[in-house]
Amino acid sequence: MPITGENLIGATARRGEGESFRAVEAATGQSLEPAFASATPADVERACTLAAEAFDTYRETALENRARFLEAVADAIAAIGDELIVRCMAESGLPRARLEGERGRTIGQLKMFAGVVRDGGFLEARIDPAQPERKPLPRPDLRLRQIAVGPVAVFGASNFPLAFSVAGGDTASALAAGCPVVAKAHPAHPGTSELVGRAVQAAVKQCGLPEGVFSLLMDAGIGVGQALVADPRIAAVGFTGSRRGGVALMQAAASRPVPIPVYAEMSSINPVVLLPAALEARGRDIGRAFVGSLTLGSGQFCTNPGLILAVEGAGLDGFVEAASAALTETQAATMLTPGIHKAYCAGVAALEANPAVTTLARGLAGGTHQGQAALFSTSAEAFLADHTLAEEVFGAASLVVRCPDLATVRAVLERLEGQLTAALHLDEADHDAARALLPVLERRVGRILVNGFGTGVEVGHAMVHGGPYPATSDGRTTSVGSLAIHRFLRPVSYQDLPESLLPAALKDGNPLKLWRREDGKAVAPGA
Ligand SMILES: NC(=O)C1=CN([C@@H]2O[C@H](COP(=O)(O)OP(=O)(O)OC[C@H]3O[C@@H](n4cnc5c(N)ncnc54)[C@H](O)[C@@H]3O)[C@@H](O)[C@H]2O)C=CC1
Ligand SMILES: O=C(O)CCC(=O)C(=O)O
Repeated sequence: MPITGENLIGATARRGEGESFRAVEAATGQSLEPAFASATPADVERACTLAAEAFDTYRETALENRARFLEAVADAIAAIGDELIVRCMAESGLPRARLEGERGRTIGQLKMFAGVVRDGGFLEARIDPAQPERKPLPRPDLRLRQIAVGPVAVFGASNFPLAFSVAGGDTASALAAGCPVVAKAHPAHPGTSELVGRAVQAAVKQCGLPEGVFSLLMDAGIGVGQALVADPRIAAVGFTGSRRGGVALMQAAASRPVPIPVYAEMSSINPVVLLPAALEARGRDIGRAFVGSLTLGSGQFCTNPGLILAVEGAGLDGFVEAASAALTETQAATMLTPGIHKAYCAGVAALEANPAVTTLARGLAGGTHQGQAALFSTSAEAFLADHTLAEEVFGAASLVVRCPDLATVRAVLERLEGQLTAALHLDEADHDAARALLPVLERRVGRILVNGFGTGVEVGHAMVHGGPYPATSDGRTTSVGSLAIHRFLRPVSYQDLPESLLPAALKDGNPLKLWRREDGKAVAPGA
């Protein structure tokens, strides 16, 4: 499939007339062909108009047809073949195996949402039958279902150019909910974005859906994203990226005449708590496993373990020794963009220059665009006194905080901002200590895990990839897993509607064969 550098607006491909830009080969900094041209305000207008026109038809597509569409998108992405991987490797610097895995995750995610759509449970159909004889007042017939919120603007993430990008989790969950998507390509991987965008566009056509179900816009800067979020037809936003970018979109959405929700996944340092018995028994093993998680993908995961908390002692010394030894041998790896590499180097330099911080180890030095891993330590006292030590350094850098006792571990956790994950390394003798920390962790994070690290999010029904601000803009939900569909739905009640006007999900006789809640009780289809 040739990459043309065009915007995909509904069924058409149109060359933008805005600022021209090129993808950059992450490893070398060289420009790649072809030139892309940023979308214009008229392109944003057209994409949003088409999305709004498609909305009422698309949101009422039969569940089976919508599920087949999601599967068609998955199949079309698979059918691009190696060209997608090769282009993505060049643009992101990520290795083949990682990107092949990520493509599998992207396809699997779309298929999981196809299953969610077929199941229909997300409609949350509820029926409170009328009680005309009720005294003192009769009860009306009340029926509830969830409907799609409207067209969704999706911002692709730089660090997951497939699974969190044009047809990633935000797009899959929005399409599953019945929302058209206007995607804004990340300028770090426009060619990858176009290839995937053309696959979605082809699936829309193949499934006979209105063309406005999907559009993809290019931009060298931030103007298109700002215009999208401001467009009155856009009803919600999905974003993964920097705290600065996410907060800017939250502010833009909140200052509209009609504010809309922004689901932004932003910064997280993902505390890892090493409890005493586990540290004593296997501190060195944990240290080596930690370095594996820290340096995965050059550390460019929002789930990266950026903070280690433990009580001082021989166990922690063993962890630090083993982790430092493993880190010292870690090859530097190409980072996603020169800008992200520069930001990483600045973050590491700030830690190195901080008098309260000790550099424990550096990985092997690399080329111009490669991130050199780094491990630091500080005292709990210094950490609590300097809020900059709790800021995310996006890349393979982590800070060990030495605590005098478990009460201080708890005090440090209490002071952290919202996080995506927290990991506890524990043995049975640590259970009481862990139990005491759980209420704090539940308040601070979206996912608590034991004897592992948060990198590598499972795509499933019980996953929460979210957390209190600033991990995300809205800690009540998730950007990975089937629960993500609820971000793009809202409930509507139908009171005393005649049967012929009711949506199929709420009709007598349950024609869609849904699980429904009737008079407060869950009722199986056919019961
Ligand atoms: N925690 C995480 O998961 C991630 C954090 N980052 C952090 O973000 C830094 C920059 O990386 P990027 O991927 O470029 O993230 P970014 O947040 O700068 O950009 C992400 C997307 O949002 C758009 N955008 C950014 N600011 C905007 C604004 N004010 N108005 C409208 N659109 C806007 C960009 O054009 C891009 O499409 C990294 O160095 C890292 O610190 C990046 C990726 C993931
Ligand atoms: O760890 C993962 O699999 C996902 C991480 C993520 O969401 C991110 O880095 O943006």
